[in-house]
Amino acid sequence: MSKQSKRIEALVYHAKPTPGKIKVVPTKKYASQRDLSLAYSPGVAEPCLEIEKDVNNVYKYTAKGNLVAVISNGTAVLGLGNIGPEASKPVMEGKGLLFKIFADIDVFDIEVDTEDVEAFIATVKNIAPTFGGINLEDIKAPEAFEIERRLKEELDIPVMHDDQHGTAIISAAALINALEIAGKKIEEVKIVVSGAGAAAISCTRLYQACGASLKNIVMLDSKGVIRDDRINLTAEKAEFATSRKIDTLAEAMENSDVFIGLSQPNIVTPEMLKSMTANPIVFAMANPIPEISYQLAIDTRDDIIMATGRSDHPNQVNNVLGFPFIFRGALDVRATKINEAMKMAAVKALSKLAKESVPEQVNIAYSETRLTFGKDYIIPKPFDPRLIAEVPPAVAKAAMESGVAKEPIEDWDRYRNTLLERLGSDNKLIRMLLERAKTNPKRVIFAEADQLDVLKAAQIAYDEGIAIPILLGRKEAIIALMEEIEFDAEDVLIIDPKSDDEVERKNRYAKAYWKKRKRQGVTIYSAEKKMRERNYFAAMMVNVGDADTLITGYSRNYPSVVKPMLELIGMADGVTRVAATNLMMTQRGPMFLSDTSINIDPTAKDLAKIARMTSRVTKMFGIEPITAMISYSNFGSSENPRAEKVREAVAYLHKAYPEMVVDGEVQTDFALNSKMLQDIFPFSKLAGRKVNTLIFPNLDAANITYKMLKELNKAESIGPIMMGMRKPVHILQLDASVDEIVNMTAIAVVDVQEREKREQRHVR
Ligand SMILES: NC(=O)C1=CN([C@@H]2O[C@H](COP(=O)(O)OP(=O)(O)OC[C@H]3O[C@@H](n4cnc5c(N)ncnc54)[C@H](OP(=O)(O)O)[C@@H]3O)[C@@H](O)[C@H]2O)C=CC1
Ligand SMILES: CC(=O)C(=O)O
Ligand SMILES: [Mg+2]
Repeated sequence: MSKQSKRIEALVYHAKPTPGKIKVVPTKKYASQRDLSLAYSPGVAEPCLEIEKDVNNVYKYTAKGNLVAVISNGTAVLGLGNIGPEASKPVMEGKGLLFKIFADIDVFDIEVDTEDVEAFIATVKNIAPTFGGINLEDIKAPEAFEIERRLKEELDIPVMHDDQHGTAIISAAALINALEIAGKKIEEVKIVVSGAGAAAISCTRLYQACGASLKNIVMLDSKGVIRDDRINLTAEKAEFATSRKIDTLAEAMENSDVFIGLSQPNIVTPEMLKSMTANPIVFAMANPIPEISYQLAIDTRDDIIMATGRSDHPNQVNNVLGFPFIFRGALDVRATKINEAMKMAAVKALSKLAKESVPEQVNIAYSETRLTFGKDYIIPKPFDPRLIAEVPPAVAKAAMESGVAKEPIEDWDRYRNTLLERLGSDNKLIRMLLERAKTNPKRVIFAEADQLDVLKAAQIAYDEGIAIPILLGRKEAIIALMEEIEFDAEDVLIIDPKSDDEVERKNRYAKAYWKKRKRQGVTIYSAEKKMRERNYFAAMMVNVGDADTLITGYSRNYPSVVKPMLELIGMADGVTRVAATNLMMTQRGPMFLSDTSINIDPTAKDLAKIARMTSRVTKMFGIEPITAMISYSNFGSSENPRAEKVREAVAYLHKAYPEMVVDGEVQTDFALNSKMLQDIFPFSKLAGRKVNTLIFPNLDAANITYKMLKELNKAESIGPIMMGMRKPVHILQLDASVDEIVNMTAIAVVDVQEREKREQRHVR
């Protein structure tokens, strides 16, 4: 993607469909007049009076306890400098989004129009009653130090300037681990710190707390090395002034072991890196452009341990790994501060986690085959689901031990479980799927590439490296649309099945088709004619191995596309029924619903097969299937043949696949409410389990439910995912959105990858 298209993509992302990245969502019922009289006047007076009596009740009756203010005055926004409060808002909203998706913390972002320290402090103090915590952000030094010090002193809720301490915690954890890999001692290494602002000063102080020696540190600001003979140094800079008679970064870097960059882009040169000792550690953390680019650094030295603040390279040392989890721990024990003990606990938890074996889910999410502690993996990845279970408890425990926790935690196992449950609602799975596709992209035919949305999806798949698109359709229309959306990809194959240019291919495919169906009334002439039709052409292209998979169905109804696919591609060996599942991103986490698209009234045996096939897809996403066979009846409560059919399917599955966690027939509310199920049907295999797969008794029920969830709950959906075909073929819903098509493309690619894996296992 060109720089210009990236710029446009970022702007459109922020502008559409609604401007901005976060919004407020009610957490209480508001449907009836009764609800409203509770939510507002007169009911609301009751909690007001309770809080008036005892101010701690504000945590009981309002959202304060889970609400953090992300506050900035826009004076040091990323590495963009003093761009003002309004211009900082996208970053603050971004932090809000990260707080929510990583730690389920709600955020109001607040941009304050003042550079005056006293006015800023007064503003924050005046609004503090609203919040459970205050995250100060992108405020320049030295003002940031005074602002944070005073607010910490004067408020009784946790206050943290993230650029200082978030960055310090993460980079200290990474530094400890990098030193271990380099075989060096923190007490002995020579450290160069470029930058003497909020982030740099705090990081360096924390490294000292971890053992680094002041005499081994050289710090630089915009004027060069901070020497003890420089006049007018701020107190914070003076703390790190060196007696060495050097002035430049190049001089400072000579024979140093560690470079810490929290300053400006592109100020470190290859020569400087070459002058460092063996196994140099370089954390170029300026955002978005580091002090030296990752590629240049690793091209310059083989032995470097390199990190940046960015997510597109190994070793992302960025405070995103810290603030959500640190605040989570602090809020959960109602800490009055985030103190040194809590920071150190977070450092230790992060550094320890990087050394533990990485769950497969994380490898998949980051396109890695096997992440292991080493030069390219010195710190956990932000999407590691273990972070929420490890860091907040460590922080909370330290808060309790250091006497700043107002609400100590008693049951740690229960606390860990609630933390894990908080992760249910984000779309990590989709990200994981896309990342997994990228590890080994496949040739995907977009059979309706002359449709704008399909082409846009193909462009994203191409740009992101998810797939190698093959564009089918009217060539001129495709080329015109490609120009319109700036899809420049000379290496992408465009094929028009109707055009005479494709005679060779068409003849080849027609012959293959005719060979297969010559005893079913197909003549070579009719086969050739059929190949002018894009779905036939695409299917044959996959059949003969000229493409790996195909995506179609955007502009035609589902059955009319399924039919030719079944005729041309057919079912996999041993399969007697194809079916489709939909993955829905619901508020309680991902749910697989089957069969949403194909079998109108499946038999008991069909249902069992659908459950088996769905289990395989569930596993493809790294999720262990826990399957409920849905009915209007619960475990024999109805004698009707419709309930009996589901019972029979369950009996068959229990007998044939005793290892499967599946049960029923069961009503949806029991299936989805593990406590209810446990209380009333404790004998069930599902009792106390979190069901993630629902098999419906017929197409009406499944299709209605999935569409209802999609429309009413705005649950994102992936699918329908075709199951049971001989070759991977995926059919879109009529009018699927661009995102849905991209997701489907990733599914198609992962489907091919999975089949290849199975084949390899088979050969071995
Ligand atoms: N990866 C991460 O998680 C994080 C990265 N950062 C990055 O760190 C950088 C600084 O942020 P922050 O501390 O909040 O901002 P500040 O404005 O507080 O500090 C910036 C510092 O950089 C110094 N500086 C400017 N130019 C140079 C130069 N050529 N050589 C050396 N130092 C220079 C400034 O010097 P002077 O004092 O003379 O003005 C100042 O000390 C930004 O790029 C930001 O994106 C920040 C927080 C987290
Ligand atoms: C990551 C961050 O907070 C910064 O670059 O400012
Ligand atoms: Mg910042």
